[in-house]
Amino acid sequence: MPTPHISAAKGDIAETVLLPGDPYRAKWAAETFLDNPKLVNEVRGMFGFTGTYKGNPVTIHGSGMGMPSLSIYANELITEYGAKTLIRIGSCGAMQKNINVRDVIIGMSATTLSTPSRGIFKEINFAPCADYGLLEKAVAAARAKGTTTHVGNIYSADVFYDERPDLNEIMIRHGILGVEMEAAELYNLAARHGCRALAVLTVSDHLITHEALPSSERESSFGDMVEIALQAAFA
Ligand SMILES: O=P(O)(O)O[C@H]1O[C@H](CO)[C@@H](O)[C@H]1O
Ligand SMILES: O=c1cc[nH]c(=O)[nH]1
Repeated sequence: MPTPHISAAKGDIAETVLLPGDPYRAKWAAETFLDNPKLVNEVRGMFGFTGTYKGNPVTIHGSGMGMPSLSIYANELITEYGAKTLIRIGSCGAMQKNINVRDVIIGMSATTLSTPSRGIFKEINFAPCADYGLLEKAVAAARAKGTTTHVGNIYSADVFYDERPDLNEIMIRHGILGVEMEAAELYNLAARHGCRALAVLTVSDHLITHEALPSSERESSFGDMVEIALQAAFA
């Protein structure tokens, strides 16, 4: 401590960590929803802030994009800083017609082609899944807010610019709700280290209708997701 990627002092990271892909979303969420947010990491521009939510210590730290990046931050937060509850707050692309931009998707499980954990799982098709207690509390928080929320299987992809449209078609046909790029490895790491994990996602674009959320509306839509994650963590 500090680690190669996090310069925070021991004790500056809370046991509850929210993980957006975008470090600027970490800054915005901390400044909007936490009391007394303090910058605790900015190595490589990957901001981490720690403050309190209703008196409970919380860190909001960027994960970067993709599972290899998420894996670096989640590993260091868990093994070096003692994080116990990790909730991804991300954007995703919807994969079902009944889902609209601005809706929230909560990932009960995450399908992949591969994850950074493939090296240890080898022939095992491990099923990365969310912590049920967090999932239940997040759904209750979303219902109480009146946020249109979908719960189910999501797709954690390795590429944003996919040269294989047939993969999306198979995911859609098997009821996958949305595509993002980090949740599966977060769930793998939480299982390995005895932590709680969940992915709460806001639909920013639609793979079938090609509708996309204008950037001007993204912050306000993402606010519901942050509040759902915070309420789930401390319910
Ligand atoms: O908005 P974030 O949390 O970064 O999540 C999604 O957006 C990025 C791709 O644009 C990937 O990280 C994907 O998972
Ligand atoms: O990974 C992502 C995130 C948002 N939208 C997508 O289509 N993919």
